[in-house]
Amino acid sequence: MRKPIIAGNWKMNKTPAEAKELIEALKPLVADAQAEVVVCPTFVCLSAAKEAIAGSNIHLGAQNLHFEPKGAYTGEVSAEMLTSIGVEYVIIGHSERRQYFAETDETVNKKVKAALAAGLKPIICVGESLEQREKGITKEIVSLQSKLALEGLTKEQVAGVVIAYEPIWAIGTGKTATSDEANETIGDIRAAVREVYGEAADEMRIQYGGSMNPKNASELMAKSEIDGGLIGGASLKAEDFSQVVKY
Ligand SMILES: O=C[C@H](O)COP(=O)(O)O
Repeated sequence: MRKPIIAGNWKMNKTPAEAKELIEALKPLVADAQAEVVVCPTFVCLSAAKEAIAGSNIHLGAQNLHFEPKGAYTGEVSAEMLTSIGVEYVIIGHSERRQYFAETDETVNKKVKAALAAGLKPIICVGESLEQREKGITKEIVSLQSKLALEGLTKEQVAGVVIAYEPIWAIGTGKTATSDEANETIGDIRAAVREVYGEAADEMRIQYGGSMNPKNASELMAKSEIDGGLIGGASLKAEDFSQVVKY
């Protein structure tokens, strides 16, 4: 039985003071949640967020990392820097990073390995563009992205990672994949991972992301393959995010 995981990707929003305020508001609202709850603020908010989640059931994630342990990489943050301040999860290969910051399947794989080596749990994002969906190649795209992201990992490592399936055309647009479409594609991802890693694919959790909100969360979460959500816009308000968490 896979434990559902609902993560809030705050993207480039909130100051440390606002992060603290949001978490303080969220804590009582999600205290009895059945799902694992994760918040992923910007790097500058991580320490304030760590302090604010103390004693609660909220876990902390970052939105990115560099794959090298240290060195001349201006503006970057290593896995060890994240673990040193108590970060547990890290989002890797979000489509915005692939689109605006030239991340590739190769760098995603390097980041996944660096995260695991440091003891971080990766949340790996995959998803097709509208053009790819219209061409009917969604299954091929997400299967390849997933296999390349996980290349070189052990079965045990694969069992512990989280994949977030985010159709790019559904991110921040208010458009969402139907629950059947999301379930089918997540099933395709799991089948592709099973080809290489066997039963580890059935332990690995796969989230849906893309305009998931209090209105559609319960329908999406009722689907057999969907193990959680990666939430953008709706994670910025405590009330909305808590409703998704408690779908
Ligand atoms: O990481 C989260 C996703 O990009 C979804 O964002 P959204 O909920 O604003 O569509």
